[in-house]
Amino acid sequence: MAGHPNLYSFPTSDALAAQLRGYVLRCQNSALSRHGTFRLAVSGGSLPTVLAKALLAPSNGSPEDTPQFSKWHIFFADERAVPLDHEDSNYRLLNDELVSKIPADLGSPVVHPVDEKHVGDDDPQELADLYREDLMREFAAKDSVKLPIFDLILLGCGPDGHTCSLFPGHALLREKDAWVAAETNSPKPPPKRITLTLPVVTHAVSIAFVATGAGKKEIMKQIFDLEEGSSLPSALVNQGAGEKVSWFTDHPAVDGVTFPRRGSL
Ligand SMILES: O=C(O)[C@H](O)[C@@H](O)[C@H](O)[C@H](O)COP(=O)(O)O
Repeated sequence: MAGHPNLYSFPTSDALAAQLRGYVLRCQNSALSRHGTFRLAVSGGSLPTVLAKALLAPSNGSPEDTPQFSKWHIFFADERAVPLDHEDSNYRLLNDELVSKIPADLGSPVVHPVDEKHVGDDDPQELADLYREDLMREFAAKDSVKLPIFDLILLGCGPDGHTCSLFPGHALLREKDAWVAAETNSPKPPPKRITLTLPVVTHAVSIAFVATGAGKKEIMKQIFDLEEGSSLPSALVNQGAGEKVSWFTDHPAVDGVTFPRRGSL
Protein backbone atom coordinates (compact mmCIF):
# COMPACT_ATOMS: atom_id res chain seq x y z
CA MET A 1 0.00 0.00 0.00
CA ALA A 2 1.49 3.29 -1.09
CA GLY A 3 1.71 6.33 1.10
CA HIS A 4 2.09 7.07 4.74
CA PRO A 5 -0.59 7.22 7.41
CA ASN A 6 -1.83 10.66 8.46
CA LEU A 7 -1.05 11.80 11.97
CA TYR A 8 -3.10 14.51 13.66
CA SER A 9 -2.34 15.82 17.11
CA PHE A 10 -4.57 18.11 19.18
CA PRO A 11 -4.03 20.16 22.35
CA THR A 12 -7.29 19.13 24.03
CA SER A 13 -9.78 16.27 24.01
CA ASP A 14 -12.47 18.73 22.82
CA ALA A 15 -10.40 19.66 19.77
CA LEU A 16 -9.71 16.00 19.02
CA ALA A 17 -13.41 15.09 19.34
CA ALA A 18 -14.47 17.94 17.04
CA GLN A 19 -12.08 16.82 14.28
CA LEU A 20 -12.93 13.15 14.78
CA ARG A 21 -16.60 14.08 14.28
CA GLY A 22 -15.82 15.73 10.94
CA TYR A 23 -13.75 12.74 9.86
CA VAL A 24 -16.37 10.12 10.81
CA LEU A 25 -19.15 12.11 9.14
CA ARG A 26 -17.10 12.47 5.95
CA CYS A 27 -16.70 8.67 5.99
CA GLN A 28 -20.46 8.35 6.61
CA ASN A 29 -21.41 10.71 3.79
CA SER A 30 -19.16 9.05 1.28
CA ALA A 31 -20.40 5.56 2.27
CA LEU A 32 -24.04 6.66 2.00
CA SER A 33 -23.44 8.06 -1.46
CA ARG A 34 -21.72 4.80 -2.51
CA HIS A 35 -24.17 2.26 -1.14
CA GLY A 36 -26.78 3.79 1.15
CA THR A 37 -25.48 2.34 4.42
CA PHE A 38 -22.54 3.13 6.67
CA ARG A 39 -20.79 0.01 7.95
CA LEU A 40 -18.23 0.53 10.64
CA ALA A 41 -16.42 -1.40 13.34
CA VAL A 42 -15.41 0.02 16.71
CA SER A 43 -13.02 -1.06 19.46
CA GLY A 44 -13.36 -0.97 23.22
CA GLY A 45 -11.04 0.81 25.65
CA SER A 46 -11.29 4.60 25.67
CA LEU A 47 -12.63 4.83 22.12
CA PRO A 48 -16.42 4.70 22.74
CA THR A 49 -16.18 7.65 25.16
CA VAL A 50 -14.29 9.81 22.65
CA LEU A 51 -16.64 8.75 19.89
CA ALA A 52 -19.66 9.72 21.96
CA LYS A 53 -18.14 13.11 22.67
CA ALA A 54 -17.61 13.56 18.93
CA LEU A 55 -20.97 12.34 17.69
CA LEU A 56 -23.32 13.59 20.39
CA ALA A 57 -22.11 17.19 20.04
CA PRO A 58 -24.68 19.54 18.49
CA SER A 59 -24.78 19.61 14.69
CA ASN A 60 -24.23 22.85 12.80
CA GLY A 61 -27.53 22.06 11.06
CA SER A 62 -26.12 21.08 7.68
CA PRO A 63 -26.87 17.60 6.31
CA GLU A 64 -23.11 16.96 6.04
CA ASP A 65 -22.70 17.54 9.77
CA THR A 66 -25.57 15.26 10.81
CA PRO A 67 -25.10 11.63 11.85
CA GLN A 68 -27.74 9.51 10.09
CA PHE A 69 -27.67 6.74 12.66
CA SER A 70 -30.59 4.82 11.17
CA LYS A 71 -28.29 3.99 8.24
CA TRP A 72 -25.41 2.81 10.41
CA HIS A 73 -24.41 -0.81 10.97
CA ILE A 74 -22.00 -0.98 13.88
CA PHE A 75 -19.80 -4.05 14.37
CA PHE A 76 -17.07 -4.69 16.92
CA ALA A 77 -13.41 -4.64 15.92
CA ASP A 78 -12.94 -6.86 18.93
CA GLU A 79 -15.12 -8.18 21.71
CA ARG A 80 -14.61 -10.02 24.94
CA ALA A 81 -16.24 -13.44 25.48
CA VAL A 82 -18.51 -12.23 28.28
CA PRO A 83 -22.28 -11.69 28.49
CA LEU A 84 -23.48 -8.52 26.80
CA ASP A 85 -24.40 -6.90 30.12
CA HIS A 86 -21.02 -7.73 31.73
CA GLU A 87 -18.83 -4.79 32.69
CA ASP A 88 -16.07 -6.09 30.36
CA SER A 89 -18.37 -6.21 27.33
CA ASN A 90 -17.53 -3.79 24.52
CA TYR A 91 -21.18 -3.99 23.44
CA ARG A 92 -22.25 -2.76 26.85
CA LEU A 93 -19.56 -0.05 26.81
CA LEU A 94 -20.67 1.26 23.42
CA ASN A 95 -24.30 1.11 24.46
CA ASP A 96 -23.70 2.94 27.75
CA GLU A 97 -21.44 5.61 26.26
CA LEU A 98 -23.07 6.24 22.89
CA VAL A 99 -26.00 4.21 21.60
CA SER A 100 -28.30 4.71 24.59
CA LYS A 101 -27.66 8.47 24.47
CA ILE A 102 -28.51 9.08 20.81
CA PRO A 103 -31.46 11.51 20.61
CA ALA A 104 -34.55 9.90 19.05
CA ASP A 105 -34.65 12.34 16.12
CA LEU A 106 -31.23 11.11 14.91
CA GLY A 107 -32.47 7.51 14.53
CA SER A 108 -31.00 4.29 15.91
CA PRO A 109 -28.09 2.33 14.49
CA VAL A 110 -28.19 -1.42 13.96
CA VAL A 111 -25.61 -2.78 16.40
CA HIS A 112 -24.18 -6.25 15.76
CA PRO A 113 -23.31 -7.94 19.07
CA VAL A 114 -21.57 -11.30 19.45
CA ASP A 115 -23.90 -14.26 19.95
CA GLU A 116 -24.75 -14.17 23.63
CA LYS A 117 -25.62 -17.88 23.75
CA HIS A 118 -22.00 -18.74 22.98
CA VAL A 119 -20.08 -16.33 25.18
CA GLY A 120 -19.60 -19.02 27.82
CA ASP A 121 -17.98 -21.52 25.44
CA ASP A 122 -14.58 -22.75 26.55
CA ASP A 123 -13.20 -22.06 23.11
CA PRO A 124 -14.18 -18.65 21.71
CA GLN A 125 -13.66 -20.03 18.19
CA GLU A 126 -17.38 -20.84 18.06
CA LEU A 127 -18.11 -17.20 18.88
CA ALA A 128 -15.68 -16.05 16.17
CA ASP A 129 -17.34 -18.37 13.61
CA LEU A 130 -20.78 -17.01 14.46
CA TYR A 131 -19.57 -13.44 14.18
CA ARG A 132 -18.11 -14.24 10.77
CA GLU A 133 -21.54 -15.53 9.72
CA ASP A 134 -23.04 -12.22 10.81
CA LEU A 135 -20.45 -10.37 8.72
CA MET A 136 -21.17 -12.66 5.76
CA ARG A 137 -24.86 -11.76 5.93
CA GLU A 138 -24.01 -8.07 5.83
CA PHE A 139 -21.08 -8.03 3.41
CA ALA A 140 -21.37 -11.08 1.21
CA ALA A 141 -25.07 -11.33 0.41
CA LYS A 142 -24.75 -10.80 -3.33
CA ASP A 143 -21.44 -12.40 -4.32
CA SER A 144 -18.91 -14.48 -2.59
CA VAL A 145 -16.37 -11.98 -1.30
CA LYS A 146 -12.87 -12.74 -0.12
CA LEU A 147 -12.90 -10.09 2.58
CA PRO A 148 -15.53 -7.69 3.93
CA ILE A 149 -14.94 -4.01 3.17
CA PHE A 150 -15.86 -1.84 6.13
CA ASP A 151 -16.42 1.83 5.38
CA LEU A 152 -14.56 2.71 8.57
CA ILE A 153 -12.75 0.87 11.35
CA LEU A 154 -12.10 2.81 14.56
CA LEU A 155 -9.25 1.47 16.65
CA GLY A 156 -7.40 2.06 19.89
CA CYS A 157 -3.73 1.31 20.50
CA GLY A 158 -2.54 -0.33 23.70
CA PRO A 159 0.66 0.65 25.53
CA ASP A 160 2.26 -2.54 24.13
CA GLY A 161 1.26 -1.64 20.54
CA HIS A 162 -1.73 -4.00 20.32
CA THR A 163 -4.83 -3.05 18.41
CA CYS A 164 -8.19 -4.84 18.23
CA SER A 165 -7.29 -8.02 20.15
CA LEU A 166 -4.18 -8.52 18.02
CA PHE A 167 -1.26 -8.68 20.42
CA PRO A 168 2.50 -8.34 19.70
CA GLY A 169 4.26 -11.51 18.59
CA HIS A 170 1.04 -13.54 18.28
CA ALA A 171 0.62 -16.09 15.47
CA LEU A 172 -2.69 -14.39 14.61
CA LEU A 173 -0.69 -11.57 13.03
CA ARG A 174 0.17 -13.96 10.20
CA GLU A 175 -3.49 -14.84 9.51
CA LYS A 176 -4.29 -14.40 5.81
CA ASP A 177 -7.81 -15.77 5.25
CA ALA A 178 -9.96 -15.74 8.39
CA TRP A 179 -12.23 -12.73 8.94
CA VAL A 180 -12.69 -13.16 12.67
CA ALA A 181 -10.30 -14.96 15.00
CA ALA A 182 -10.41 -16.23 18.57
CA GLU A 183 -7.91 -15.20 21.23
CA THR A 184 -7.80 -17.49 24.28
CA ASN A 185 -4.93 -16.01 26.22
CA SER A 186 -5.02 -12.25 25.88
CA PRO A 187 -2.33 -10.47 27.93
CA LYS A 188 -4.94 -7.75 28.59
CA PRO A 189 -7.83 -9.17 30.63
CA PRO A 190 -10.26 -10.75 30.07
CA PRO A 191 -8.30 -13.57 28.33
CA LYS A 192 -10.99 -14.85 25.94
CA ARG A 193 -11.88 -12.58 23.05
CA ILE A 194 -12.66 -12.44 19.38
CA THR A 195 -11.06 -10.00 16.97
CA LEU A 196 -11.16 -8.89 13.36
CA THR A 197 -8.00 -10.04 11.61
CA LEU A 198 -5.32 -7.83 10.03
CA PRO A 199 -6.47 -8.51 6.43
CA VAL A 200 -9.98 -7.34 7.32
CA VAL A 201 -8.70 -4.23 9.11
CA THR A 202 -6.36 -3.19 6.31
CA HIS A 203 -9.04 -3.88 3.66
CA ALA A 204 -11.36 -1.19 5.08
CA VAL A 205 -11.96 2.02 3.12
CA SER A 206 -10.74 4.12 6.06
CA ILE A 207 -9.07 3.24 9.34
CA ALA A 208 -8.63 5.59 12.29
CA PHE A 209 -6.74 5.17 15.54
CA VAL A 210 -7.45 7.27 18.61
CA ALA A 211 -4.48 7.28 21.01
CA THR A 212 -4.18 9.82 23.80
CA GLY A 213 -2.10 10.47 26.89
CA ALA A 214 1.59 10.42 27.79
CA GLY A 215 1.29 6.69 28.48
CA LYS A 216 1.24 6.11 24.70
CA LYS A 217 4.38 8.15 23.92
CA GLU A 218 7.00 5.38 24.06
CA ILE A 219 4.99 2.94 21.99
CA MET A 220 4.13 5.65 19.45
CA LYS A 221 7.87 6.20 18.92
CA GLN A 222 8.30 2.50 18.19
CA ILE A 223 5.25 2.30 15.92
CA PHE A 224 6.45 5.23 13.84
CA ASP A 225 10.13 4.27 13.80
CA LEU A 226 10.37 3.91 10.06
CA GLU A 227 14.11 3.23 10.05
CA GLU A 228 13.96 0.21 12.33
CA GLY A 229 10.56 -0.86 10.98
CA SER A 230 8.20 -2.21 13.58
CA SER A 231 6.33 -5.49 13.74
CA LEU A 232 3.93 -4.23 16.40
CA PRO A 233 0.28 -4.89 15.47
CA SER A 234 -0.57 -1.17 15.17
CA ALA A 235 2.48 -0.66 12.92
CA LEU A 236 1.35 -3.58 10.73
CA VAL A 237 -1.95 -1.74 10.18
CA ASN A 238 0.04 1.33 9.09
CA GLN A 239 2.17 -0.77 6.75
CA GLY A 240 -0.79 -2.66 5.30
CA ALA A 241 -3.16 0.26 4.80
CA GLY A 242 -0.81 3.27 4.33
CA GLU A 243 -2.58 6.52 3.56
CA LYS A 244 -6.00 5.02 4.39
CA VAL A 245 -4.95 5.26 8.05
CA SER A 246 -5.42 8.39 10.21
CA TRP A 247 -4.16 8.73 13.76
CA PHE A 248 -6.02 11.09 16.12
CA THR A 249 -3.73 11.82 19.03
CA ASP A 250 -3.12 14.47 21.65
CA HIS A 251 0.16 16.30 22.13
CA PRO A 252 1.37 14.21 25.12
CA ALA A 253 0.97 10.97 23.11
CA VAL A 254 3.24 12.14 20.28
CA ASP A 255 5.76 14.25 22.17
CA GLY A 256 9.10 13.45 20.50
CA VAL A 257 7.63 11.23 17.77
CA THR A 258 9.14 12.01 14.38
CA PHE A 259 6.79 11.41 11.55
CA PRO A 260 6.92 12.02 7.80
CA ARG A 261 3.34 13.10 7.30
CA ARG A 262 2.06 15.17 10.17
CA GLY A 263 -1.16 16.71 8.93
CA SER A 264 -3.79 19.22 9.84
CA LEU A 265 -7.48 18.74 9.18
O1 LIG B 1 -11.46 -4.21 23.82
C1 LIG B 1 -10.29 -3.88 23.87
O2 LIG B 1 -9.52 -4.28 24.74
C2 LIG B 1 -9.82 -2.94 22.83
O3 LIG B 1 -10.50 -2.93 21.66
C3 LIG B 1 -8.36 -2.66 22.73
O4 LIG B 1 -7.75 -2.99 21.52
C4 LIG B 1 -8.20 -1.18 23.03
O5 LIG B 1 -8.67 -0.44 21.94
C5 LIG B 1 -6.77 -0.82 23.33
O6 LIG B 1 -6.36 -1.59 24.45
C6 LIG B 1 -6.60 0.64 23.65
O7 LIG B 1 -7.31 0.95 24.80
P1 LIG B 1 -7.34 2.43 25.37
O8 LIG B 1 -7.98 3.26 24.30
O9 LIG B 1 -8.22 2.34 26.59
O10 LIG B 1 -5.94 2.81 25.66
